[in-house]
Amino acid sequence: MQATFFELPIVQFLLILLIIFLTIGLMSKKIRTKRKPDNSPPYPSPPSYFVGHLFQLTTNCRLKMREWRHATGDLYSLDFAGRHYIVVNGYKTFKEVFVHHAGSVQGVPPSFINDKLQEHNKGIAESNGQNWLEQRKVSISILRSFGLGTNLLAERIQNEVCVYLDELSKLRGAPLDARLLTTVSVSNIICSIIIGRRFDHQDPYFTELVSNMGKATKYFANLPLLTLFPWLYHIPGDLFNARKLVSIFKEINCSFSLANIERICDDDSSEKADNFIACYLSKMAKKHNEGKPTTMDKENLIAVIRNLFIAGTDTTSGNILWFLLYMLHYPDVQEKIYQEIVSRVGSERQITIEDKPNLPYLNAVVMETQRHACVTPFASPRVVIEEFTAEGFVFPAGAHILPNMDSVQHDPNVWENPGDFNPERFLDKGGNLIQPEEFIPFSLGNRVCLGESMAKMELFLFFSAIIQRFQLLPEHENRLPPLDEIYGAIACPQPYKLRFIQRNN
Ligand code: HEM
Repeated sequence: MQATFFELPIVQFLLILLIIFLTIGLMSKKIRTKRKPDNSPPYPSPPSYFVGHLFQLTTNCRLKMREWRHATGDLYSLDFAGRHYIVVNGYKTFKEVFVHHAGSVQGVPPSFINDKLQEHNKGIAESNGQNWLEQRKVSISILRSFGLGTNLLAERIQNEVCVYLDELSKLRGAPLDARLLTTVSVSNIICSIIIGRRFDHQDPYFTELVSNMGKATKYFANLPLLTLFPWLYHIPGDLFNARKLVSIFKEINCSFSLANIERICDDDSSEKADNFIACYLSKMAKKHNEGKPTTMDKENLIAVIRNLFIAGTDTTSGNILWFLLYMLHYPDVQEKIYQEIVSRVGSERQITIEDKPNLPYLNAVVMETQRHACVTPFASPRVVIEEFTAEGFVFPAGAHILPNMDSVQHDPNVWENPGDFNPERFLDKGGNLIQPEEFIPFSLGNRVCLGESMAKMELFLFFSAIIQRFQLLPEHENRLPPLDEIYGAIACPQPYKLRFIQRNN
């Protein structure tokens, strides 16, 4: 039997690919010379034939982009296979583009995933226009009714923190890679709001779902490439993890979102209303009954649940994992946090959200962890809806924008020695917390993170409770795990183990 194109052995396949690239490349001289308008931001280096700057981006995107910004300025253009991207760097330029021109850049481009899920303009993070506006507004209003930004939510988080600490205590100081435990805990918080229930740390269904989600955020690194070349999906051996990525998203849609929507629809009990899904369904029914125009429907609900579940998990747990790692590297910082807790709260009673203003050093560590780790090196890519000019450059309609968060969090013009982990940068001489306006880990503008207040509570309550109860030590004395990251949609530390030693033993 003859092999089809997609069944060829990998070497042959790659050779054919190379020939196709070269042929198109030679034919595309014209495309190369006229890829972006002259008055839009300059290229940092000449784009290569056909692929543009695609292969000039090394595996460490952050470093390459820092280099390009240094050489070119806060706004530069890139060409990815003929598609024009503008990279936005630095706080001042972020504000100019995402606040002053918010309306022109609030669109997000459709991605390869939406195509494969056959989900067009659904949910929050991947939708546009009236659909995005309504889904975002409804979601925020429901989350508020569950205490977003209030003590009600803090109590929910605290309960989960207690379970987390008890699980850590059970280890009796044995080394642990805390990734799964942390991610399940954080995920349980948003999960308890969305579906009205939490899962046990040993639950096989939930632990698998959460680990798969972690894999998806890693595979996400290939999303821009897959969106440019959707046919990579068919490459034998799933070289770009495209099929795995799609199947994880389908699994979340099906076994989590849809299954829980159906369960809640069938549930007649009084507990029914105590979750996000039930509130959404009731608001949706009300709109339909009143004959009001609405984008609220089941497909949107499925996508919204996925957005909240994914966006609300690895971002927060990634920050906690970085915090644990920094505490191993900077034991003096760890000790200082502990001493502050002992003197202002004590070591017996549980720390609550009301203690937040009395623990400035801990707050500074939370902020420095977010700044230094910068778990979202890029905010959501945008597409220019309407042409505008910023900082003397034209942003043509249809151009794509990459908001480079790393350039803000690690800007040497704002932060002294940005590569150093130094919580004191967020304290004044009197030890009071300061809030530099350039500190924007949740981005800014119309699409600013909608879970900001929830995430801030989570980070404060997890960090404080961990240090109050445990001393953190590396797995091996005198051998620290590296501060290297796994690059993906969320930058998490490489796997490492540490020991949680119960204090006051
Ligand atoms: C430390 C934790 C978190 C960080 C660092 C973070 C960061 C971000 C960033 C940078 C964006 C992109 C904003 C933009 O494109 O301008 C974003 C969007 C988003 N975040 Fe978060 N986030 C965190 C936690 C959460 C939580 C807990 C939730 C859920 C309750 C959440 C839900 C969302 C959603 C739904 C969006 C899309 C907003 C839109 O497109 O309108 N995030 N987040």
